[in-house]
Amino acid sequence: MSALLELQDVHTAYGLSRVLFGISLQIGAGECVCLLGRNGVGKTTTMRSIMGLTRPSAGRVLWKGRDIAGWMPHRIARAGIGFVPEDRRVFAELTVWENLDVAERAAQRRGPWTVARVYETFPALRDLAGRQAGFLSGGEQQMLTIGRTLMCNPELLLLDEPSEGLAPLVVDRLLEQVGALKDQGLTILLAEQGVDFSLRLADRAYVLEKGTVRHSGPAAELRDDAALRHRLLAL
Ligand SMILES: Nc1ncnc2c1ncn2[C@@H]1O[C@H](COP(=O)(O)OP(=O)(O)OP(=O)(O)O)[C@@H](O)[C@H]1O
Repeated sequence: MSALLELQDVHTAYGLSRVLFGISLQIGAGECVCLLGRNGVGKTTTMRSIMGLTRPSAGRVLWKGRDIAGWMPHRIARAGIGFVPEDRRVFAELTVWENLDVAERAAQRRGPWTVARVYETFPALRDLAGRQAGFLSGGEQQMLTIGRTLMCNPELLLLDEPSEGLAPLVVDRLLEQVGALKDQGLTILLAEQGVDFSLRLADRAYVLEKGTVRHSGPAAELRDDAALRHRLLAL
């Protein structure tokens, strides 16, 4: 497999507090890969290291073979990586349509995504077009945040805890929608504590433990083997 993204021995710290101790992983074009592991093992920090939001202290982040470690986040976004953070950033005072329109105008990378296409993917957003984003439910805000990120036409989408805090039915719908993005050819890296969500969607999984990769393999293996899941994730 020739990797679209490859992390080679990435170390990252917040000041003196070391969090990642040599993460290596690969994501091929069109794959959906998930990062699993308990609270605080370094899933978000791995994504921040990829996106340039926290600069790795050592190691390489290869995007299409080019080392982007140390690049500024906007340059990484322009290169084709989109990040949907855990805290669902929307402009609360703006309507759904305005949020998407602003993102479309600001997009520094041209491609197929338009407001209309976001509405096709997330029909609920079309119905809510005139609603102020601050009044949306958690699931609707999650769709809007993903939609805003898609406006920059990423080739790789980093999704941090997309199902967190959402009701089961909303999670099921989100799963279908993210699955549809995958079917359209988007490459996805997912960080989740919701193992069920990740394993239904992902092709491959990496299990992190204390800033290292404890296990990597097909998602189906973890899905089908309860004993392995229990051993790695205590579930
Ligand atoms: N800005 C920060 N400054 C200092 N320490 C941080 C910072 N952000 C995260 N950490 C610490 O880094 C460790 C890894 O956090 P990280 O958020 O990457 O884990 P995670 O696996 O994504 O967990 P979660 O699901 O809670 O987000 C934790 O011990 C956390 O307290």
